[in-house]
Amino acid sequence: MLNSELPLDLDDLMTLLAEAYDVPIALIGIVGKQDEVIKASHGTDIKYIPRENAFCSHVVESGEPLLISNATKDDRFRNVQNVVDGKEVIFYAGTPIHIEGESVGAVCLIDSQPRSIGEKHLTLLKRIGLLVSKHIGLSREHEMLKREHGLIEKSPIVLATWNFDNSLKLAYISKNAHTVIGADAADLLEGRIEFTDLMCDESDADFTFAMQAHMEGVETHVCRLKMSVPTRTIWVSMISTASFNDNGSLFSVQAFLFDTSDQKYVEDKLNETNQRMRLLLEASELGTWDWNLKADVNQVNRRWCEIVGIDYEYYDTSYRYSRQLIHPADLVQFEHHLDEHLRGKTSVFNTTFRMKHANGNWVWVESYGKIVENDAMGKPLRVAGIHRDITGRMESEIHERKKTQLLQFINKTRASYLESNDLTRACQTVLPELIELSDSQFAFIAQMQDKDSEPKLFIHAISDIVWDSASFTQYAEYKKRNLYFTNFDNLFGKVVTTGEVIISNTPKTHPASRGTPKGHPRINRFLGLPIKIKDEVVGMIGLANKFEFYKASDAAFFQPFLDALAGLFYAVDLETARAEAEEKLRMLAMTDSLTGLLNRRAFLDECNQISQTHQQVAIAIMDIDYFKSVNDTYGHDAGDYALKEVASITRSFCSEHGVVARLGGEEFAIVLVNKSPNEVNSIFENLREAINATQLAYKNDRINITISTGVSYTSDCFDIDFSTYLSVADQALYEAKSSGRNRTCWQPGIL
Ligand SMILES: Nc1nc2c(ncn2[C@@H]2O[C@H](COP(=O)(O)OP(=O)(O)OP(=O)(O)O)[C@@H](O)[C@H]2O)c(=O)[nH]1
Repeated sequence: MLNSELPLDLDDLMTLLAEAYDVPIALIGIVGKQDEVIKASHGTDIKYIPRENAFCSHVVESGEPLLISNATKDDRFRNVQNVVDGKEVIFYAGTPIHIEGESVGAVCLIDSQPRSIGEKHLTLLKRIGLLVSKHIGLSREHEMLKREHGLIEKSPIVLATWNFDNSLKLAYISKNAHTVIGADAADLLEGRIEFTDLMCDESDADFTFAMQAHMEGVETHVCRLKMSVPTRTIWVSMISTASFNDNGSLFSVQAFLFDTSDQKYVEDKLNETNQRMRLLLEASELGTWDWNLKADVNQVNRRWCEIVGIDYEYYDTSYRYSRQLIHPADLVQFEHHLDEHLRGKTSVFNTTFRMKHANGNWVWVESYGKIVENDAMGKPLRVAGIHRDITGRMESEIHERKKTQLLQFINKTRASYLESNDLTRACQTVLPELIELSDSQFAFIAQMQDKDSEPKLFIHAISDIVWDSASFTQYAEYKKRNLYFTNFDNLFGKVVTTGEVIISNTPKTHPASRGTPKGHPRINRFLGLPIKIKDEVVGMIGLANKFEFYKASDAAFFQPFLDALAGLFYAVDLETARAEAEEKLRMLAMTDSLTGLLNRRAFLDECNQISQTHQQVAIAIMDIDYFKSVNDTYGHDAGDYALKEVASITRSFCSEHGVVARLGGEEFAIVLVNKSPNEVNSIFENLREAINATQLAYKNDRINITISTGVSYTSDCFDIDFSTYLSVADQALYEAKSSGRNRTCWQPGIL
């Protein structure tokens, strides 16, 4: 710039200098690499001097004034060919020009005659050199400022300066104010328009605040001002910097102002869109999440927090925090889906899972997300998505599914019972499914028994919980179908004593809780369900350790199963009672009511069955001797008593070897199997002697009786006609009677 473009306009000064020093030439030269450029001159029109010929270059190189009175006599310059305007330079007096501390040229006086110059004049020349240096410096600065201002005036940025003197007064504003903020710079500077008049009301305070801040010592301030230009309203960004006096007081404020209406419009639109988006998200009840993997910051919106009942202000943004809210049973699946998406295997992340609500319940959440930012290597940096609370939908779906499962379960229980006719087995078969269906860990199904005497719960089915030898023994009893609970002063006891559903999600604090025996697995939650027929408790189901809380709705859900069990209990009781009655009738029909022995019909049935086998068989008829006289002497009741006693003694001798029956009156029939004739004979003889030896005590009477027996025999009873053998035995009995009684007579040819 110094070399070429900077006009110095100092020719007049050079004329003045030439006249004052009475020399023909005075000039200012700036020394470049190749040439010296003459920037101002008197007495010459030359514009360039090659550097090697320029004395000024010596001034520049030394940075000191140079005085050559007669070059032809000066050893340093004698041989220097230096000519200006065709005349040889004989006299030269030059002083350096310094710009920013650097010597760049010289102010010099030239003559083609030898001359001398006094010290005083040389000092004056030096001072002139200093003034020229200063002038050039200022000109240069001025030129630069002019260029800058020129640039600014063509730019969309307005430059304004306010000077402070008690108050801030606009001292400068670039001319482009007209095009940028719609006000003429001259009008503003001359006070016809106040700068603040351009401001819309809502920005007045912002502008005042900015200026106030500078007055209070703030160096830089940025604000955005709404301004009215003749045709429209614009948004102007203002960056202002303050300069201060040495004492710290404000000197001036300079500001750049530029129209950022377009940017503001885009921002407003974006905000509007964001706002609309936010409203939409709020209306759609969607939670949003935006997870920065690298920083491990998961930003969520208020709705996200609401879904899990967390206070938005206290939300922890780490992934670990969100992860710990996920239901353990759903976590594996959740992380699998996330991993698949992060590894690029799926285009979106979409899954459903349960999250723990602050109130302790679980909420079903559908999460839909996508990678929104990758690093240069393609590794995911951010994943963002939405959460939707689908608890209502999931619960009704699960409820429906469980209802169907429950119906199948009830049918299975019934079918299992009908198939095996064994209620305990049916209960044991369905117990694992009951545990699964109720999301529990342990369960038992029990039925009340001995309702009239000591109540106790018979355990049809129970989870296998064994932790010590006592519980091992108890479980072994259960396996033998012999396990009963008799102590009802506890949680499950409350179910059978009150007939009410007992829900306890913190069992130790329940008033009925008596804790669990030492070593028993922890019972966290308990649900006791009574099985009732009308209002009578006939059994119960105990469930324990559901992962979630047991609720009244669980009890309601299982009611159909409880009713089904009640029906089965009832059916089993009915069936047992019917079978018992039938057995009683059968026994009645088969037995002689006085003695309890088989009656004639039952005896013949037994004989028929025996005749289906190959065995040795003795058939005997036994009769009490002179029984009529017992009746006649001691009374009919005494006779009855005698009959019972004889029956009892006979049973004790013969039952284990065969069949004893009363055929009628005082006549008995006996069949002994698999005995030889001698063995049979000894049994009957022993019996006879025993009765003979017995004195029956009836009231005050002592009664002696004897018996007679007739015996028939066959070594193979298969397919025999028993009545024939009875007739033969009867003949033998006749023999015994007629030969004196109190004896045993045999079919001829056997013994
Ligand atoms: N107390 C009682 N007597 C019965 C019962 N059934 C039959 N009798 C009696 O048994 C007696 C049978 O007597 P008899 O058939 O004359 O024979 P007996 O007196 O035993 O004489 P022998 O058989 O010849 O030794 C009759 O008096 C019947 O009334 C009964 O159930 N209870």
